[in-house]
Amino acid sequence: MASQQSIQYSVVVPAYRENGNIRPLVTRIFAALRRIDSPVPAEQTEIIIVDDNSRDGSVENVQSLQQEGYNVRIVVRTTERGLSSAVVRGFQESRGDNMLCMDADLQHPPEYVPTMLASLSPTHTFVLGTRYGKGVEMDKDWPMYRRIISSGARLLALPLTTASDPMSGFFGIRKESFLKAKTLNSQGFKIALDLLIKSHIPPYAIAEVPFSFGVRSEGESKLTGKVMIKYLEQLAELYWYKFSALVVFIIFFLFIAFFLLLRTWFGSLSPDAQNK
Ligand SMILES: Nc1nc2c(ncn2[C@@H]2O[C@H](COP(=O)(O)OP(=O)(O)O[C@H]3O[C@H](CO)[C@@H](O)[C@H](O)[C@@H]3O)[C@@H](O)[C@H]2O)c(=O)[nH]1
Ligand SMILES: [Mg+2]
Repeated sequence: MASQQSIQYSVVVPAYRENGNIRPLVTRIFAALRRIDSPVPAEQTEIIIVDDNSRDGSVENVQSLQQEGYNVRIVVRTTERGLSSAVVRGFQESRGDNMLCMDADLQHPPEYVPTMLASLSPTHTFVLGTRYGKGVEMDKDWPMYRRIISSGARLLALPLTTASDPMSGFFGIRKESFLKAKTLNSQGFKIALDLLIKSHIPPYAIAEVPFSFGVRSEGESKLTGKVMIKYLEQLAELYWYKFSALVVFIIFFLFIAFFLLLRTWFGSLSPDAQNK
């Protein structure tokens, strides 16, 4: 196993009841990193799975992968739940300066991990896997209702960021940028959107990597109506975070304009003004 000192890259995987996916995920990520043309060395990479007490054999599965030499560990949370907060916890545990987040269910293809990690640099502090790039497509088996929800969610986020697919859930960030974000909203599923805004990532610092979105083969999606409502709450908070200064400025401007208008009007009605 690599010396922990040399770890430059961390792959964080939020997981809830994903035991069936953990082995293919870990072995496929490391197979991609061990390819001769991988831009990122496997020895400098760790995988951190953040599991919310699934008790489905995930811990034992990770232990046997460790015995086989894979640099993977599992953090089991017992008092917290949720995708976004699991990602934040994984980033806090990361040893690498270059951190990537991906789903456990293989909808984010592990073969893209080396390219995604290598896209991070001091100038490109955020990398986003996008399903709307050239030459890529959603798996045709992804249900229509999910496509509609995803497009609606993307549309609502348009005023907040120039990124083409802040909903993809496949993204990376440099540690120094992650540490800039204060008061992250760790509710719901869309932590990438929060980080893009609260880490103040400028458009030119976002690298985009088109990828083809797969379908889940093992286990079930955890997207519920409650998660969608949390997304709307998150959007409201982000709109306020991003645009409140502008709103205050406009109110102030209108107030001054109104005051000047009143002064001119009353000035023209005063006896002094009328005697002239
Ligand atoms: N630790 C933890 N992990 C969770 C939780 N809920 C979900 N996860 C993990 O988060 C990942 C994504 O969850 P899915 O249940 O597969 O979500 P999805 O509906 O497929 O949504 C995904 O695809 C969207 C793109 O359309 C993404 O936008 C979204 O972020 C997510 O990745 C999976 O690895 C899942 O195990 C939780 O409460 N706790
Ligand atoms: Mg999924």
